[in-house]
Amino acid sequence: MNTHPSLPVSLLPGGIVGQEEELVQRISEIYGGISKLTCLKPSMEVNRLFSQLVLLCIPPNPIDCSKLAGEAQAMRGKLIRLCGEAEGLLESHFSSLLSSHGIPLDHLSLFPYYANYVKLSHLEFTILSRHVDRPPSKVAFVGSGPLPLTSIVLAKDHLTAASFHNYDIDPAANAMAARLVLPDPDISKRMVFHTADILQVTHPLREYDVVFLAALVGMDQQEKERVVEHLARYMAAGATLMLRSAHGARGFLYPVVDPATLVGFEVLSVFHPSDEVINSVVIARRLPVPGPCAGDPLVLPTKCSDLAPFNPLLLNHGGLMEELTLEEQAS
Ligand SMILES: C[S@+](CC[C@H](N)C(=O)[O-])C[C@H]1O[C@@H](n2cnc3c(N)ncnc32)[C@H](O)[C@@H]1O
Repeated sequence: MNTHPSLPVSLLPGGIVGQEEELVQRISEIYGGISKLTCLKPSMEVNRLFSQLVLLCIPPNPIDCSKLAGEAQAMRGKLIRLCGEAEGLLESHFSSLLSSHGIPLDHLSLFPYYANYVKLSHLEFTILSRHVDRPPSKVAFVGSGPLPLTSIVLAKDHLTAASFHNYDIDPAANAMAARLVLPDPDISKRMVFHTADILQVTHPLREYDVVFLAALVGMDQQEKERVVEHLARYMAAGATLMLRSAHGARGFLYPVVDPATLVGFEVLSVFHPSDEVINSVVIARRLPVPGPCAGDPLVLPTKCSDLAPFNPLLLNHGGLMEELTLEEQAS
């Protein structure tokens, strides 16, 4: 109860500001421990520190990470990069482990976060299904990594006839990922791996009905905006972009995508899970004519400016942006 009627609740000790300060303090302590580690490969200590961090960031919290000041914002940026590095190393470790099994895809549940990927992929498929009127046949996943679980789960369980083009800048990640799917005749036939920085991929992007963008491609707002602008330039009009973002304290783990910055796209829906699925999901549709970006007018290459006159993916949508939490969605 507010016993100081002259002060708004948020400024009282223990109010929202107090809660935020305490959270940032506790995260800084864990960051201190993580930044002292000499190696982020899976180990007892690495697992202990990152598990503590994740448990701290998962509960709903009113904090808006994009508004953090100076030192806290800088710490958050470094933490996201460390989380990304640790996630890549964890995925590489389990990708190699799984490849030592005859049919790796039969043992995916060995990966400790497999259940989260299953839930996230199901969530993305459900959101996608609400906004397109027929299943996509050609999908791109940008930032697929050594353990391309999203593509695998989508291909096995949801988009069972689609082909998946996985892009990663790291040739070693792609080699591991390709080895993983090779023994599965159906999945290996429908999975292609491209080694490229997505910023260097141009006209092939026009072929995809849906482009998924991994949370860790574009580690800060500026980098993310550069990637989104590039996708807007080359994706087909009417094609769908699925982005991963983060909400509340989860913004200490992954970059936050501000829907207002998605120039060239119509944002259709933003969904913030409140369970153990960490990433928020943003679905957007590539507009027929991308809008200009601040300071850099978006000029479409000639090949992209003869826009598809009809795209069935454009049907069936109100274009209304909704921002829902899991509770709101369920009610
Ligand atoms: C480790 S995560 C993998 C995501 C996860 N496996 C999934 O299915 O959601 C991010 C990956 O993005 C890749 N990446 C980062 N920037 C990229 C870029 N500009 N172009 C292509 N891949 C990129 C990294 O090499 C890394 O393997």
